[in-house]
Amino acid sequence: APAPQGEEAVAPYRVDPANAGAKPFSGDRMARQFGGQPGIRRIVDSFVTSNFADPHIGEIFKNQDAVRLRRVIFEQFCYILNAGCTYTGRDMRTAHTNMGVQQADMNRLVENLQRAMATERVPFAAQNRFLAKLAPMRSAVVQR
Ligand code: HEM
Repeated sequence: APAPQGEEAVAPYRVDPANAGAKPFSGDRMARQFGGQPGIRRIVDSFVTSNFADPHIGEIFKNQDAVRLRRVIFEQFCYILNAGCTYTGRDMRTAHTNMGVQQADMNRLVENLQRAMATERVPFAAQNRFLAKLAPMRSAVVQR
């Protein structure tokens, strides 16, 4: 299949929502606390922008496909928050392989996400519930 508009082609992979790396929340409470799809969209845009601009981890993002990242991270967050999306991206291990991501990089990225969620006025408890869903992905992302 051709790459979506504005994106670079990637090597073929099997599409499976389980690639998102976490089971979705049930019910619509989390989705509402994140402001639905418009809120999630704003959080992801600001999160991705801050990661590329970050003085510590920006180097890892440089030369990566920001258009694709915005799309699939939106899908992943929307899917996990049960806000009405499916995830079509790669699994977390494949996406981060040979990238040399360290625990400090992960901490930095989480801080950028926290700032994006706070700006969108996501309640603190809901922020932490979402971060707890992402936490187990650490072993697939961080290289040791
Ligand atoms: C729980 C933490 C994380 C989540 C949920 C996450 C999520 C994702 C997703 C969904 C993708 C896109 C997969 C695809 O293109 O099919 C991706 C790619 C990427 N991630 Fe992460 N990520 C995490 C941690 C990190 C960290 C800590 C870094 C570096 C500091 C990082 C750097 C990147 C880069 C550079 C790409 C682009 C790879 C490429 O296009 O080949 N990620 N991530």
